[in-house]
Parts: sequence; structure tokens; C-alpha cells
Amino acid sequence: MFIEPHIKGATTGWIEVVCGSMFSGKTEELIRRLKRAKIANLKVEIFKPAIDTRYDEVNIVSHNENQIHSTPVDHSNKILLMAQDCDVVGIDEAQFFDDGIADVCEALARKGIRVIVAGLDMDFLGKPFGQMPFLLARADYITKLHAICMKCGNIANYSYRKIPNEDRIMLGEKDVYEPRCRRCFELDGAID
Ligand SMILES: Nc1ncnc2c1ncn2[C@@H]1O[C@H](COP(=O)(O)OP(=O)(O)OP(=O)(O)O)[C@@H](O)[C@H]1O
Ligand SMILES: Cc1cn([C@H]2C[C@H](O)[C@@H](CO)O2)c(=O)[nH]c1=O
Ligand SMILES: [Zn+2]
Repeated sequence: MFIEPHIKGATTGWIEVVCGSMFSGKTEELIRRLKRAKIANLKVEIFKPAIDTRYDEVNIVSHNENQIHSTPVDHSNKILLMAQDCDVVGIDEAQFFDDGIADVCEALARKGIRVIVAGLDMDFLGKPFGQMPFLLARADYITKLHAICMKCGNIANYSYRKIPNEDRIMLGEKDVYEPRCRRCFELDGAID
């Protein structure tokens, strides 16, 4: 389990990235860390891409229905503007943000803010998703979570798309995706 670093005399913040497949518990882990920061009386703001309105317009909701209030934003620049006097910033579904997101996280960390970013590391083809590789490269701390393969019960790293659609962005839940291990993902021809 991730334990928050307590850096004596720290003058900068830092970036934490939580990644993994769908249903691996990224949103739950993000909510857990943010709720603990609130308990510590820190000023917390949470952002998600405006495109992700799967469960709720303004809340971040996990598959377990745990939730926390968030602000939907259509560009990463807005996070920089809106998070000026925060102690902790949470960002969910980071794979959907534009290519400014890593610089925004870096700028926030330099201001002394703790930045916690959650996102899908791979898309339905098993390819690195959006800006996630760049966020992972620049993170101070990384947590990779795993779901359970829906075919065999092993640890799952991949998000298998069950319906034929080649668009990279396709919002959905269990109706569209299921977590799979490497073997079960490859068996159905998801990797070329
Ligand atoms: N196959 C599965 N493996 C693990 N957890 C599952 C699975 N199917 C459903 N769940 C539920 O999903 C919860 C995790 O949901 P959460 O919203 O945190 O995932 P996530 O990684 O943020 O997913 P997404 O990328 O779709 O947003 C688990 O605690 C569990 O209750
Ligand atoms: C795996 C994958 C998920 N998604 C979506 C489904 C969910 O709405 C969201 C992950 O929580 O991302 C895509 O848009 N493309 C993909 O390749
Ligand atoms: Zn499997």
C-alpha cells in the first residue's frame, strides 16, 4: 500500500501516478489518497477530463460506487489556473488529457503541490495510452494496480474490448470491456 511521503522541510511538491487496466482500482486508490489528505486538513481539488461523464457529471465514481466531488475540465491549462492555492491536486482518467498535462503536473509540483494522477497505461490494443507514458516518466512515485482476468482469474494488465470498434476512445463499462491477463488477451488476437 502506498504510504504518503513526509519530507521534512520540503520546498517542492511531487507527482504520484496510479496506473493499470480497467477495474484495477485506480479510482478507488485515488479517492483513498484524497480522502486522507482531506482528513489532514489539506486543501484538495480534483479534476477529470470533461469527456468522461460515464457515471456522473461532476463526481469521480469508482466501479464500487465510492465517490468524491470533482471539476470536469476541457483542457489541462484549466487545472493550472484553478489549482493555484491547493495543497493536493487529484486528476482522474489522465489518458484522455491533451499533451500539456505532464507540464501542468510538473508546474504544480514545482509550486509545492502534491499531484496524484490516475489513468489507463494501455488502450484496448495494449498500446501506451495518450500522455500516460510521459506522466509515468516524470513521476516521483508510481503505483501499478492489477485487476482480475475475467477469463482465468489470474492477475490482469490489459483492458480487452468485447465489441468490434477500432476507435481509440470509446467510453464504457463491463458491457464493453473486461480485464484480462497477457495470455487471455493474446488468445483473442488483441495483440498484433
Ligand atoms: N475483474 C475485476 N477485477 C478487479 N476488480 C473488479 C473486477 N470487476 C469489477 N471489479 C470492481 O472494480 C473495483 C475497482 O474500480 P475502480 O473504479 O477503482 O477501477 P479503475 O481502475 O479506476 O477502472 P477504470 O479504468 O474503468 O476507471 C474493484 O474494487 C472491484 O469492486
Ligand atoms: C481500454 C480503453 C478504455 N477506454 C475508456 C473506457 C472507460 O470509459 C475509460 C476508462 O475508465 O476509458 C477507451 O476510451 N479506450 C480504450 O482503449
Ligand atoms: Zn487470463
